[in-house]
Amino acid sequence: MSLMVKNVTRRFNGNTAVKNISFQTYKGEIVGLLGTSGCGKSTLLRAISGLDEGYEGEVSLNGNAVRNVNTNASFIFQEPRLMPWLTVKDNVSFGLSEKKQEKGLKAERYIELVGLKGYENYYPLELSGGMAQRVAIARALVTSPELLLLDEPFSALDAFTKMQLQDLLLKIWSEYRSTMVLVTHDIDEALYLCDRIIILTGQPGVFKQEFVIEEPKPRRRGSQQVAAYKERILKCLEL
Ligand SMILES: Nc1ncnc2c1ncn2[C@@H]1O[C@H](COP(=O)(O)OP(=O)(O)OP(=O)(O)O)[C@@H](O)[C@H]1O
Repeated sequence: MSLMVKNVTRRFNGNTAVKNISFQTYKGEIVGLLGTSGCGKSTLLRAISGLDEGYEGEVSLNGNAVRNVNTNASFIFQEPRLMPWLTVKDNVSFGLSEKKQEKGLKAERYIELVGLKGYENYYPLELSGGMAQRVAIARALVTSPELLLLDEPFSALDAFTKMQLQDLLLKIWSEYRSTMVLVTHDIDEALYLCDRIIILTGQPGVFKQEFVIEEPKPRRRGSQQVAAYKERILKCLEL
């Protein structure tokens, strides 16, 4: 799935949130949108997902314009957004249209993939934050999306759970090679996961610079190479 974002501008009641953003992702790439709070990262992701149609410019997937909810894409948000009255298994299978038995089998497979085998019949309130976010990941993957959109997916989690789920995401990526767009304000996270990092700055958010991270994955957290990229990115963000 290749994604093209061309000259995207989004205004809300006359205020510009993002201005003239263009970038492209290639199949199987993890692209990070990194920037300080309020520079329009989530706004841009919503335009890409088709959830928000009020933008100017173009968004296309494999050459087709996105103008309504994009069924080839799945979203993972900062909070799991599970339905509390449904079990883990029913939350994961909710969006599937197959027959009940087939849906159940598929859900079980993805629940196992995210390390929650045995928790199929638990309810969201019985899970820790990290477990609930694993369910959200399983739910996003169960439809085999070609594009995964992640909006600060791990920022509400403690440091250890965050690292575990980043590793889980990489494991999934190495198996399925889904194209991913990851919104984050965590430079270390972007450097651990992304092939390319696009820096947005300001209000309205504008494109500042793109970094191609040439280190092969999995990367060693805090390695010299990663630290060198971090320094350049911090400089670019003027932090
Ligand atoms: N639905 C909306 N109505 C009005 N203004 C909005 C709306 N959505 C976003 N904005 C504005 O657009 C700007 C960018 O917001 P956005 O949430 O996209 O930034 P962000 O970079 O994702 O921030 P953060 O990292 O803090 O989540 C902000 O000034 C915000 O107030």
